[in-house]
Amino acid sequence: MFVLIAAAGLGLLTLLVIVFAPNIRKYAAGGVCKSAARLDGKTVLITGANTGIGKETALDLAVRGARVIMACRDVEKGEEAAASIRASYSQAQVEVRELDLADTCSIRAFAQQFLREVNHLHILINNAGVMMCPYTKTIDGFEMHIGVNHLGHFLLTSLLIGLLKRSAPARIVVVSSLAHNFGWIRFHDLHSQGSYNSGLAYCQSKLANVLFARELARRLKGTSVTVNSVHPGTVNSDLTRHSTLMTIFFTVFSMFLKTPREGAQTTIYCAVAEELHSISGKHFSDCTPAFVAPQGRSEETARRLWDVSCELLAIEWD
Ligand SMILES: NC(=O)C1=CN([C@@H]2O[C@H](COP(=O)(O)OP(=O)(O)OC[C@H]3O[C@@H](n4cnc5c(N)ncnc54)[C@H](OP(=O)(O)O)[C@@H]3O)[C@@H](O)[C@H]2O)C=CC1
Ligand SMILES: CC1=C(/C=C/C(C)=C/C=C/C(C)=C/C=O)C(C)(C)CCC1
Repeated sequence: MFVLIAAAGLGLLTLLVIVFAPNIRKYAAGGVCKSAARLDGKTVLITGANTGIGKETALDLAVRGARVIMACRDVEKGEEAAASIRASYSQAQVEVRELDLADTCSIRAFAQQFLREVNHLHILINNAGVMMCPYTKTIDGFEMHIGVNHLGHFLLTSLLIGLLKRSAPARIVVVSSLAHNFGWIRFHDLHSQGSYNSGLAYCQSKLANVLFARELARRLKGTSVTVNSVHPGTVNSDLTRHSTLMTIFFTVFSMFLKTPREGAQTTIYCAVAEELHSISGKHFSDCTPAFVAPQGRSEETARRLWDVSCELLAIEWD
């Protein structure tokens, strides 16, 4: 009897999903960037642009006329992505440069060459990220999530901030996540040496993204360089590659998830929307202002994280 009821319930649910498929898709797609802003003559740098949200962001901004520099750790993958962008839009000005955010030497070498060869930077998009990888350390000994998602981007931004200021008005977009809500900055064990949970390590790094954007915005007041963080939505991308369970879940429920193109909308919105020209230090989702968890609003935590980041990277940045 129970099996019959369960089967009938499942059948009904499947039928409802099929009938309401277009509505479900429309809801899942979320907000769209409606700005028609052009970026002719502007230079954009996007990290992790060879796939997922980063690649779609690169395509959109290239279509708007920008010169888009795709910073990728695997140049071959980057060139393939650039070729597919050129195939979609023949006039796309896209270039690939090597950047491994898990290696401060690579970040420094990238920035050095960038500053030598590129005269302006109007939009920096800190998009690259790793999620739920097994316990690994970056070349410099940082836990991979905090190392790549936060510290790598922190160093990169510090090295390019002068150029951004000279190119102002300029914008920085930090791709964070709703996952920041479940994160805490564990100052006593930032690199999870005591205990490691890959999900919590990801959440910590995404909280660090929110805190970095807020603290940087505070420090950039009056410079015409703005910085905002975004949650792109739940996006069917390669991000789940380290978790079989998540990959299966994302495949089964793909209809309820955003495509990378849909997931890129809030990043694009923060990068181009005219009405955001002076908005800084805010968090966005679905192209609208979004809730920030209390731990993401703590000025004290933000300042402390800033100092700790400078110390770990052996840099001075005030
Ligand atoms: N997908 C989702 O549901 C959500 C995503 N986000 C955030 O969106 C951002 C983009 O993710 P998404 O497009 O989904 O994921 P993908 O896995 O598709 O893309 C991640 C990108 O980051 C790059 N990357 C990873 N490690 C490094 C490194 N050490 N140096 C340089 N680049 C690196 C990857 O390069 P490679 O291909 O070579 O590995 C890839 O280009 C991330 O910051 C993620 O945290 C936030 C919330 C939800
Ligand atoms: C619960 C639930 C879902 C799962 C959401 C998940 C698993 C979100 C993961 C978010 C990530 C990976 C954020 C990264 O920063 C679906 C499939 C949307 C639809 C049905 C209800």
